[in-house]
Amino acid sequence: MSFVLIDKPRPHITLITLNRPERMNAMAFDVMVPFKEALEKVSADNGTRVVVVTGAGRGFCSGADLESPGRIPGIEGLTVSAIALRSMELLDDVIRAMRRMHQPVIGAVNGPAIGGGLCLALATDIRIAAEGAYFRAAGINNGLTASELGLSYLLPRAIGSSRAFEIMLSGRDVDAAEAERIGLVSRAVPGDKLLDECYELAERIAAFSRPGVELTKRMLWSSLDAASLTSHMDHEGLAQLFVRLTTRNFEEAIQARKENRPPEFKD
Ligand SMILES: C/C=C/C(=O)SCCNC(=O)CCNC(=O)[C@H](O)C(C)(C)COP(=O)(O)OP(=O)(O)OC[C@H]1O[C@@H](n2cnc3c(N)ncnc32)[C@H](O)[C@@H]1OP(=O)(O)O
Repeated sequence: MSFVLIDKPRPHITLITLNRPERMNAMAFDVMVPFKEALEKVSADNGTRVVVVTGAGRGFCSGADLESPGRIPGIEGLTVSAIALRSMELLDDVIRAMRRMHQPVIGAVNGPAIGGGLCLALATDIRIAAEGAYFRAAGINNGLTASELGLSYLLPRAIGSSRAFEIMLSGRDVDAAEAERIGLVSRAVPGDKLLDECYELAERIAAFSRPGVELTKRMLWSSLDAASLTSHMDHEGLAQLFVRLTTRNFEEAIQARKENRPPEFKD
């Protein structure tokens, strides 16, 4: 059985599913290694314009595997501390791989997203949750820090500092309705409609200019690291110029407007 599934449910859209439902898709290394490979493979696939990431069964991802963490290839003979470092690096690499994907990534949060699972959800570009999903910064509940895999960087930026402090220090559950209210997810929808909602959004995005979409994603992520508005606007300006000069999409948008039809972006 494969711990990670890759499907093409609709043209231009790839669905990546964490597939260890009996463990609520915990982040065992034998799940995370193929997951990282899947992210890199799909990122390089020119036929994919939007990616949807979800979990099989009742859970999205239950964080670190507390039962059987599995083995990382190539750790034989390493010391315990070196193995601990490799483990951390692997999980960091998964978050980085998601962040670096060319295509926008929609997180279809079908169920609990706990600990590292919350971090995975936050590393997606857009999140839509099933009404029964919930989130917990569970590092703190497990006697660790809740600040892992970028969570203490991304969560305050997503929902504001005060709420992030409260959620990360209390280790409480945030249900889907609250997640929608505070902006942790874009919306909460009935579980049986989750994937269709994600695909509809994905299709809308896939119809736009590919470099326009990819550079918008890149600029949004880069805004989180920007030193100043002025330097960020310089980057934005260059990105806009790049799309304007290397595609015919803007001309097509103008022409379509004149002809009162939807534009058809070919570049
Ligand atoms: C760097 C990253 C750090 C971290 O991620 S720290 C956080 C680590 N994760 C956790 O603390 C979460 C632990 N799990 C839970 O709190 C709960 O579970 C859930 C909220 C995810 C789901 O609760 P419910 O719906 O009641 O299901 P269930 O009966 O508890 O779980 C179903 C089966 O899934 C296994 N399972 C759940 N989470 C994990 C996990 N993280 N690692 C390994 N197995 C897990 C259980 O044991 C059980 O299995 P069986 O049916 O054999 O009893």
